[in-house]
Amino acid sequence: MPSSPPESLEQIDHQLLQMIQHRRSLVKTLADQQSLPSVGESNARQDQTLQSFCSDSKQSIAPKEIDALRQTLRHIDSVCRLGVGPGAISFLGPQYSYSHLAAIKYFGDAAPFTPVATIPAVFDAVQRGDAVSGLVPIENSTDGRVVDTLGMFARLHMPICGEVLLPIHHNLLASGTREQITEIHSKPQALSQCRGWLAANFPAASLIEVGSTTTAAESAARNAHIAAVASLPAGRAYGLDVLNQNIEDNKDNVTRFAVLGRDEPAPTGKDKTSLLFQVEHQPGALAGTMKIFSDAQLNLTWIESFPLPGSRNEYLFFVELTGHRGEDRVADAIEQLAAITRRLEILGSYPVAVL
Ligand SMILES: O=C(O)C(=O)C[C@]1(C(=O)O)C=C[C@@H](O)C=C1
Repeated sequence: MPSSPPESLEQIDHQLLQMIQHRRSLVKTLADQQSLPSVGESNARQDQTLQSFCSDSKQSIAPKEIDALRQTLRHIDSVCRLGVGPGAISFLGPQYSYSHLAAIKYFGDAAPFTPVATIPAVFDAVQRGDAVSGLVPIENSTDGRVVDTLGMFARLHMPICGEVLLPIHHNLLASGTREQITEIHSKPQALSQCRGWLAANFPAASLIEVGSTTTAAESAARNAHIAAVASLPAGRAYGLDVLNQNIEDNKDNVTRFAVLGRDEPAPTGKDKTSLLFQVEHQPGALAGTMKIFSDAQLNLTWIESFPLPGSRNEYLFFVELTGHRGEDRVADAIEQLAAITRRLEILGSYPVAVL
């Protein structure tokens, strides 16, 4: 801390810049020594620092301000990592898709983002090593699971090293007037999250499914008859008018994203573990797996069945539970699960996201 109080905003900015340069040098040194924490670990430490800063603070800090401070720390970390890592981060683009906004929330604005056109392409980029991390939507509070994502986890082994929770507020964006609109474009999940509002307000418009909400915004910018359901930053980027804001049917509309990558963070005390398994095709097989979790007192936060690609009447189960696989009770349960399942993949353990 400075010894005497600064006299001007310029002086404070100067000090902030000096501190950032200082932090950059330390990040570089840690990277050279191969001891730089992963982004997931760094995020968990920043959250702990922020929490103790807020509880030590004499003034009360509003939740919105805490969010802004958290994003400032993420951004500074991404600036400090420029040139030292992480490598490319893949997500469903173009820019200003909700996936991009979730990636900024986790990795900070200055991270080296590389948008791709589909969710399978995000998996491919990480699998091939073109990207070190990827970010994919996995479930939504209104619309449920994201089928493309679960289908890819079913097809190839892909580790999860983090998660992001993003409140989703959809907007109707257009380059023409309300009266000109004959088609409304968006990703199927986004259309589904606004189904009631669209039916009540644009009953005659055709709903057209496209690859992402930003792809819809691009089309709306080219054609006055097309409106897009997309984010406000996407609307700004394509110079669209905001015809209506917050058109999602459920005002608590939240999408959970999985961070793909091999940098599994160490236990933080507030972690979850994602598993995928297939049980034997016999009575009581699924109940047997549930008994293991119940006996170990493990709390399940998500369970989803998904058809096994290429077979009929066979299902994979996605399960998330609280705890890290580095903890004995989780490790023991996984060991017992391995003994009674036909296929078991531990997708990863990582800190529980804050909204
Ligand atoms: O199209 C986008 O903008 C995305 O990032 C994808 C996606 C999704 O498929 O769930 C992400 C969040 C919202 O739920 C709507 C769309």
